[in-house]
Amino acid sequence: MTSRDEPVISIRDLEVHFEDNSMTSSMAPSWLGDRLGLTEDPPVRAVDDVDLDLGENDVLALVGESGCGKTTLGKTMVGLTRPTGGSVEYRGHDIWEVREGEDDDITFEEIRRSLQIIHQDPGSALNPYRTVLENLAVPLKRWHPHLDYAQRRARILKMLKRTGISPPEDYSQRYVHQLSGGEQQRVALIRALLVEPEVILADEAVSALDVSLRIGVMDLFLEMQELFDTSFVFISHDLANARYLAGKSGGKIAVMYLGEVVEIGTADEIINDPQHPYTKVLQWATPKLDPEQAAQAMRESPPVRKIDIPDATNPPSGCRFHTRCPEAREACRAQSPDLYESDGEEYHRTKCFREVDDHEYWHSEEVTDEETYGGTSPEEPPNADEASS
Ligand SMILES: Nc1ncnc2c1ncn2[C@@H]1O[C@H](COP(=O)(O)OP(=O)(O)OP(=O)(O)O)[C@@H](O)[C@H]1O
Repeated sequence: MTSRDEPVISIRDLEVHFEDNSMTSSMAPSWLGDRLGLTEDPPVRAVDDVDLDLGENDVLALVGESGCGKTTLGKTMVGLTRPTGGSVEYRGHDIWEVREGEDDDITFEEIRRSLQIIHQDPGSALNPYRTVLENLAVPLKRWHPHLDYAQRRARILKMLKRTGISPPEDYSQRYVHQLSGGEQQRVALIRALLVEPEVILADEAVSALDVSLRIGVMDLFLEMQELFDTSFVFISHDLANARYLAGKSGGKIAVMYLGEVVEIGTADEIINDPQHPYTKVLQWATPKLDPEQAAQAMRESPPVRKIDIPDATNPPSGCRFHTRCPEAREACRAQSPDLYESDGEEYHRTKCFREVDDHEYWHSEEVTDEETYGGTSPEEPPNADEASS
């Protein structure tokens, strides 16, 4: 269920850039780098210009190609990665101000407890030398120190049973490596839920699972989401998973491209009425279950001008998708679009000039492949500022 209450997490003008030292060291010796002004490598612009709210009981699926910034955005939302610009608030408190002691109405520990993460590899959160019971006792000991051994065990067995791990007594004594991938993911989910968080970030949590197991684990996540009133942020490169998760829960899908959210809306809006040309590419690339549709998709060429994704250290000017977009015009090279509301749709927003009926886009020239190169337009050479400084 999507709630309209005050957001649990609120993100404004978010920017996360990483210093990237790989280029200077690998491409030029330092003295040459100095002479050429290359010592300062351009940062990787992992996330730029993102505004998002996550409410209570909300489900948000972040989707996009590998490297588009999903994990960075997710980790920044739960206070694990520090933004280089903009703000991330938990219930009105700037997470990093709290961490730095500039806001003592709440502790950073409380925030970290409320915002949990489940990784693609569930084993990474579990100690292989401990049994399931011992692993799951760790968060209980930390956050509920008053519980004795019997009470902890009873809670853990109850959760194992609830999540379909049966017989729980038997499983509680197994070591992590004795569990299947699906069982490990269930244990990782229990570990996160035992902390009683408000938000769980599940980063590609079902990607490594066999396709036949995925639906079961996704259903379990949604069941637990409802049972515990927890908000979920699901990260997936697969639009089909995002559709399933957001569609079943009444949540939203945010489509990311080169560090930006380019379209956001309900599952129905994104799947049945995609507006951004990039969302249409993702949809084209999503395997079709219907054989007729699958055969049709195979006959169609991808709705992009170029397959290659630009470098995140040097994203294209204007709309970042313009170098690949079949609808690109001159206006797209010069200006960056806002996230415009789609007519008559509740949540739907699209970062594309085509949403604005009277935008100058409609009167500007089409962009052709000869006019674009690399990640930058010819009029604006890459990193002109850095090169001249
Ligand atoms: N700690 C880091 N230092 C430097 N660059 C980073 C760091 N973390 C991520 N990046 C870069 O930031 C960009 C976004 O990465 P991110 O992992 O957030 O994308 P993603 O969409 O989650 O990709 P994937 O699905 O492959 O995990 C990539 O270019 C990545 O190489």
